Amino acid sequence: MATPNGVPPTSESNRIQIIDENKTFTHDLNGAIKEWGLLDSGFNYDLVAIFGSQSTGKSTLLNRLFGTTFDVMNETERRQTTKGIWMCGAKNMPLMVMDVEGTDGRERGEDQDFERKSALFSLASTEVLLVNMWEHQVGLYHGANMALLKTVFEVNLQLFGKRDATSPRTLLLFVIRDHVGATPLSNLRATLIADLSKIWDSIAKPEGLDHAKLDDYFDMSFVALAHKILRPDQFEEDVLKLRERFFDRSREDYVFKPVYHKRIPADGVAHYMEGIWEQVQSNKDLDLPTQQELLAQFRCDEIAAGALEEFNIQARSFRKPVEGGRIVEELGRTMSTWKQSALTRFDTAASRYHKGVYTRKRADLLAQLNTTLSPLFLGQLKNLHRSALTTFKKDLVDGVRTGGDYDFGTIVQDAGKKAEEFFESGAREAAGLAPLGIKEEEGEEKQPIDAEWSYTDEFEQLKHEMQLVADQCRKDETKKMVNSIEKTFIRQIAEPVEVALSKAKSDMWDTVLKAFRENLEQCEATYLSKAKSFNCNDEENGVSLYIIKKRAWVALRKRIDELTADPVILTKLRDYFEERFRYDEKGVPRVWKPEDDMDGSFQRARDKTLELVHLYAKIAPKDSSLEFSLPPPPTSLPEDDTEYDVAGSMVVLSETKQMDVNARFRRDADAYYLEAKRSIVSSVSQVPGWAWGLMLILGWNEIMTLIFNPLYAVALCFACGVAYTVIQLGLAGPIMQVSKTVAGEVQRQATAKLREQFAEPVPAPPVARQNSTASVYSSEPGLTRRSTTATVNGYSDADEMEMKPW
Ligand SMILES: Nc1nc2c(ncn2[C@@H]2O[C@H](COP(=O)(O)OP(=O)(O)OP(=O)(O)O)[C@@H](O)[C@H]2O)c(=O)[nH]1
Repeated sequence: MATPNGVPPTSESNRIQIIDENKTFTHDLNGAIKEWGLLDSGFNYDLVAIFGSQSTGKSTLLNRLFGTTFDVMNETERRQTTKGIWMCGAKNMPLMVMDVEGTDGRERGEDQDFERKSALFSLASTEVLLVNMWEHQVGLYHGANMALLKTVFEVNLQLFGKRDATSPRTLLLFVIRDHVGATPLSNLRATLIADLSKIWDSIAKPEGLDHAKLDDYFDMSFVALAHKILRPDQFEEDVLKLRERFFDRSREDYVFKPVYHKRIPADGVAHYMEGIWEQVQSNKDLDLPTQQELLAQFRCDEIAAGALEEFNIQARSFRKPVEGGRIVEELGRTMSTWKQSALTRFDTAASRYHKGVYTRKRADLLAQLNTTLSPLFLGQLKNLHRSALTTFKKDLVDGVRTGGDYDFGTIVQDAGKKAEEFFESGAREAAGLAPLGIKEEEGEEKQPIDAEWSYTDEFEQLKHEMQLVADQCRKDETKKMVNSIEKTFIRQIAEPVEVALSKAKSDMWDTVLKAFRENLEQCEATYLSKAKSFNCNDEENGVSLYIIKKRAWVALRKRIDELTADPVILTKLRDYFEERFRYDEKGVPRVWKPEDDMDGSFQRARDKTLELVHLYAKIAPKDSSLEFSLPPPPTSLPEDDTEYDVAGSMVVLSETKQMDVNARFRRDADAYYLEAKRSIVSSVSQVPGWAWGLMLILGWNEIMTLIFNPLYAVALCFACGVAYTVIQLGLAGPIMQVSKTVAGEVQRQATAKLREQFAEPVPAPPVARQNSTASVYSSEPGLTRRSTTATVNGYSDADEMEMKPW
């Protein structure tokens, strides 16, 4: 069954002495309220207190009305049972009930102090004050109740003197006990009202409240209960009827009207009452608004601390991954949820307190929440930044690595767009903003987690760094392109230069430089067409073209150096000389005859050849427009591409080198000359005619003998036939060679035999020195080879060949 205020019914609950006989306030009230199930009921609870003389059945009435468990006096003892102020949760009602120590208490004597304080305390917190009195006390102006009521009125003025329309009122519910019935309740009511008016008039009112009326502060209600002992059934019936007024909201005489509520949230009741009691105890002026503000501050702090504690635990769980460089998925949504739940928790409990304090404390809490979340947001931005930059770099590298005819500008643009989108969408999510490209419906605009959070700086930084990376990549790629162009140039220039230099003509350098220029122009065109896609600026293009030009020239010079190296140029000179000295104009080899002008030919060929050395010595085109020159180096030229001495590079062979080449060539030419000379001598060294005549005269007899002796004649004819056949078959040479070899072998064999016969005994070889000396003797007789400086490791600095005499 639900209670009238919708709060779950409570079971039988324990009472608690909130102020003991020593006037000390308890610390356990909050726990008790929690135990009664009312701590979270906000304003959905009521508070009632009962006042009255001692032992007038107050506790008995409360227990019957609300199911509380206050102590009831044993009828036989007749002594005070309630000391101080007790409180208990009502059964099945969201109600806290206070049982206040009876006035005119016998034990307390004339001490009116506690009465006043308890009245102040009760008026400050309760909605309804039950004033319990015996019927026979009504009309007794000087009775204890009247004194009590006077006190109540006085302290009420103190508390709520200056009031406005919103100021709370209090219901004074007079419960007249042991109503016999002789005097109707209406009469009793009139008597009481008259007495109360008298009391009200009699009290000293603060300044400005002279005309204040009792009705301005209090509503009054009267109820009579039958005698409990004499008419127990009626008593029970009356109690049940009275109970209905506390329970049934639909009744017109329902006691807990909202206007009576003191607007203290249930979870602040304990602290509020303690504060009130402290003020009352120390006899300080009880300023309820200040008390309520103090309470609000205290409670708002407490509630905020509770909300923050849970929030911090949640936030801490994400700190490590974010600090560790991880991009946390849906961080913004999660942070929003944490923040919202902390605020909801705070709002739910704290909004019931003083509005000004609540608003202030909410702003404080919000700042604290944002301060806690801010490092996570910034950390996430950093991680997004790092990741976006890495992706950008990777995309650039992958894009250019694919090779082929890629467009660098497009690669940079695509990679940049992707990285920026990645960062911005992540950053917006982290800030709690709507994703990119999604239009927020009007009225449903997504609120950022903190309006002051911004990702713009980080975004700008990222864009700047991406630009740097792109620039660096472009420089690297440009370098690679320049290197590749240089390689192509080297490949292409090699052959034309070789062909041109092999034909040592006077326009040789023009041919070389023309080929150079054509290839260079081609390279420059290739660079410029590629550079367009690189978005290179004019300055960068200037640097690259300068480098290409310079490297092309260096490559050409290197090739020229290769083709004019000593052995190569000497070969060229020899070939050139030979062509002119050993061959005639038709290219037929010359056979020098004594009558030929060999010396003249030699000199001409040699001088012509020596002229070539001058030709090769310097790159000097006939057409001066072909001359190479480098523009002034650009200011932003990299350090590794230092200046180059173009003028100096025109010299191919230095003076010294030329002299050296000349000398070496002259020696070669002289050798050719001598060889040619020898060939003339050998062609003219024949047997003179007179020798032939002498030989004929002296050998006439032998000739005749040969001719006229048939045997000799046949042998001669045979020999002539063989010789003729051999010559015809071209076997003369091989036969001569075989004969020479046979003769040589015979001679060698004979020599060996003779050596064996006449050779002296060979002395015994010296004892081999341990591992340090190695002697090798030739197996050939008579020839020994001795190592004179053999070393430990077997190498010999000088070997000496020695011929043994035989
Ligand atoms: N005549 C009469 N006696 C009652 C009535 N209600 C309670 N009593 C008796 O009065 C005595 C005191 O009752 P309590 O309920 O303890 O009275 P109290 O006002 O709470 O007493 P203190 O807390 O000591 O001030 C008990 O013996 C009750 O039985 C009543 O309506 N009429």
